[in-house]
Amino acid sequence: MGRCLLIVNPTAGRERAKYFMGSLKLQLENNFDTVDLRQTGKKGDATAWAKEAALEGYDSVFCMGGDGTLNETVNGLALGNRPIHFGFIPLGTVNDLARALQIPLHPEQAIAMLKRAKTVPLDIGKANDRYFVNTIAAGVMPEAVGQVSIEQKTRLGPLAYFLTGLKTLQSHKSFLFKMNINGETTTRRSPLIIAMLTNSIGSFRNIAPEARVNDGKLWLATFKNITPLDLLKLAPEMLAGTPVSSEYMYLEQVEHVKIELLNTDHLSTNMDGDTGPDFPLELQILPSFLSVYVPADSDI
Ligand SMILES: Nc1ncnc2c1ncn2[C@@H]1O[C@H](COP(=O)(O)OP(=O)(O)OP(=O)(O)O)[C@@H](O)[C@H]1O
Repeated sequence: MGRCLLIVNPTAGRERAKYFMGSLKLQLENNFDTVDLRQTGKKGDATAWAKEAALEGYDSVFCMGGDGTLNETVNGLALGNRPIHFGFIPLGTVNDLARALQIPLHPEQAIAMLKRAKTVPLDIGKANDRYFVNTIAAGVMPEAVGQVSIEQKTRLGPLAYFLTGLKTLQSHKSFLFKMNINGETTTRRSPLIIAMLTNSIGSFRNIAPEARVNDGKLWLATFKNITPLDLLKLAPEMLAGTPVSSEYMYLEQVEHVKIELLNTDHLSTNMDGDTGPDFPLELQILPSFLSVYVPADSDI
């Protein structure tokens, strides 16, 4: 019971929130004494409101929206830094965190799940002074993925990211990264680095299949240069769900990593689907920082 704040982004997921907002509020009213519904009007609202709710002693904060809304809400909860429960109803294109948490991807089913839900601890990541729930990536793929059109997203869903991403890996472009991983320094040339908290990235589970949402680790994948021939082998394997072999990437479990860019002035990052902080990056894991609602029968 107690107080619950429900943050809804009315523009997310092609403005689908309006169809589900009413039934979500009704469901939450069964679970809490009061439910305050607020609809975001701009970037930053979800962060400010989630932080306020944490500081004001709300029991739970829920959000409904895509990855941007989810990331903003979690940033607010992290800034509030008080014990609070968190829940979300996915409306985005890929919804990696929902996949990793076994939350139904259809909003109606995700709402129904709240009749019988439990809370489990959830790790979050910190990248410089911001927080993320799923991934932060830098290199050829984030740049190309940023250019996937809304039309492609709608038509192909996660496959649009996958195809765009794979194509970029054979572009021969690479970057020189100096990394300090758990206290040890190494320099690597790579087209793409991805730090992950869960095993789902762009809906695929081939990169860090063993990652768990509360294993207390960041999984750092540093890709090696990939030839067109490698790609012919890799693409069907990825579609079939085969884990990416160490032939193509280094995969390390880290708690803390500093990454500097040595051979170019600027490379943007992508964090949970939006533009992330600039280099140098300092990444760290905040183990079990949040308590998140998942289906009662999930094995998390
Ligand atoms: N009323 C609003 N009008 C315009 N933009 C908004 C509004 N409220 C929030 N936003 C911004 O909309 C952006 C996109 O939202 P979100 O990522 O949740 O949806 P999406 O783009 O449909 O989902 P996905 O990226 O997962 O496919 C967020 O960065 C958020 O700050």
